[in-house]
Amino acid sequence: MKTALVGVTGYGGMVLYQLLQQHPAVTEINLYGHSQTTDQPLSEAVPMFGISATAMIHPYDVATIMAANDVVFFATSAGVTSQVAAPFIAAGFPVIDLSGDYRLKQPATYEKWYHKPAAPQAALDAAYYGLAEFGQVGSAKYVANPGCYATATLLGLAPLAQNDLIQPDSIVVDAKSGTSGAGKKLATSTHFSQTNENLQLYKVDQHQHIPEIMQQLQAWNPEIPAIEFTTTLIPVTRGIMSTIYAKVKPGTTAEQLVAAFETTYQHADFVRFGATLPMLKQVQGTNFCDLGLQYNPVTHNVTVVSVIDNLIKGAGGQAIQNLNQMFGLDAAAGLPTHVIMP
Ligand SMILES: NC(=O)C1=CN([C@@H]2O[C@H](COP(=O)(O)OP(=O)(O)OC[C@H]3O[C@@H](n4cnc5c(N)ncnc54)[C@H](OP(=O)(O)O)[C@@H]3O)[C@@H](O)[C@H]2O)C=CC1
Ligand SMILES: CC(=O)N[C@@H](CCC(=O)OP(=O)(O)O)C(=O)O
Repeated sequence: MKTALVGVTGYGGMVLYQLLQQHPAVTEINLYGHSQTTDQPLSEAVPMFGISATAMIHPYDVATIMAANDVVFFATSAGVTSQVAAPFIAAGFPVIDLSGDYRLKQPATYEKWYHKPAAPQAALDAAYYGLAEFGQVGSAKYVANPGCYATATLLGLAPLAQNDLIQPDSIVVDAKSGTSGAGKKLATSTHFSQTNENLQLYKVDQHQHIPEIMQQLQAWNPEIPAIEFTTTLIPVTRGIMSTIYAKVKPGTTAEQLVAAFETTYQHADFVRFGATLPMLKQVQGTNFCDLGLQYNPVTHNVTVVSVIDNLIKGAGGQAIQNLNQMFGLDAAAGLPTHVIMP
């Protein structure tokens, strides 16, 4: 399979490129950058790949991409695909989009939370939201890959929401991310001196993944009216921990909570529910989402902990899961399961 990747110079694109390189069904990876550029060696654009990286980044050109590839991945900043993906959609050419541009079904919601112009309604209607454990791409040609925080949070909430085990208005999510989640651009908040030995809350009640999480939660359980969702930048490079609190419905037992998680994920290759609360280091470098829970019989609250590598399960890894679904490949093909140690 011949694959195109736009945005290899970004953090998400770099990691997706590495995953595509080790995918057994991928025979060719063609890299594309901005439209107004000339060919550039990858080793020059991204020195981390090393001097032996021989690939070139070509100028972005729709016709060239469609002629030379079977599918295109966009690992571009928010606001890019809403402006440039229309020709692929018109041609029915397969697209997997890591950005948030096609995740939300209502244009006004996108514009409110992303502060950018939305893609056309018809294109949003046709896009498939690819939360890999809860559906199949099927015949869809445009996959909106879920956001990193949304992935960790939705996988942690799914068994509770789908089985109606919690008070719908009681969900509080305390989500924490490493700095690679913010992308490679420089910002005061991600400067080493600001991040190191520090914790910073940001976008409180303003985070763009709130409507994404709500859209999916309400599809599972229309009774859920809203969630409290906070995000904290933590001094690690990779990883998201989403700690979820909710009050259980009267009569719900710890055994029922555990059974809901075990049943929901019994056939999932990349979601592991365990007896202990998970930590970041058990998923860094892998496509796993690890989950654990604790029920407090005094307060009747359940605490769920969900951890992922934001650049793999939260981005390129889930994009590969969607590629595998789209092309009828083995669900686990090309996906890493070995953690970075120590
Ligand atoms: N980082 C993460 O953990 C996650 C990121 N995402 C999403 O994935 C996308 C990429 O994120 P991330 O890699 O972190 O971001 P970065 O800022 O690190 O990278 C953005 C990439 O997009 C490229 N780009 C920007 N504008 C254009 C354009 N007009 N044409 C071609 N290329 C363009 C940049 O090129 P250049 O180098 O030339 O500027 C760069 O390669 C974003 O939409 C993000 O929201 C989703 C889940 C997790
Ligand atoms: C640590 C950090 O800043 N993370 C980013 C991740 C969001 C992201 O990638 O969001 P979209 O894909 O929806 O654009 C943030 O919180 O905005």
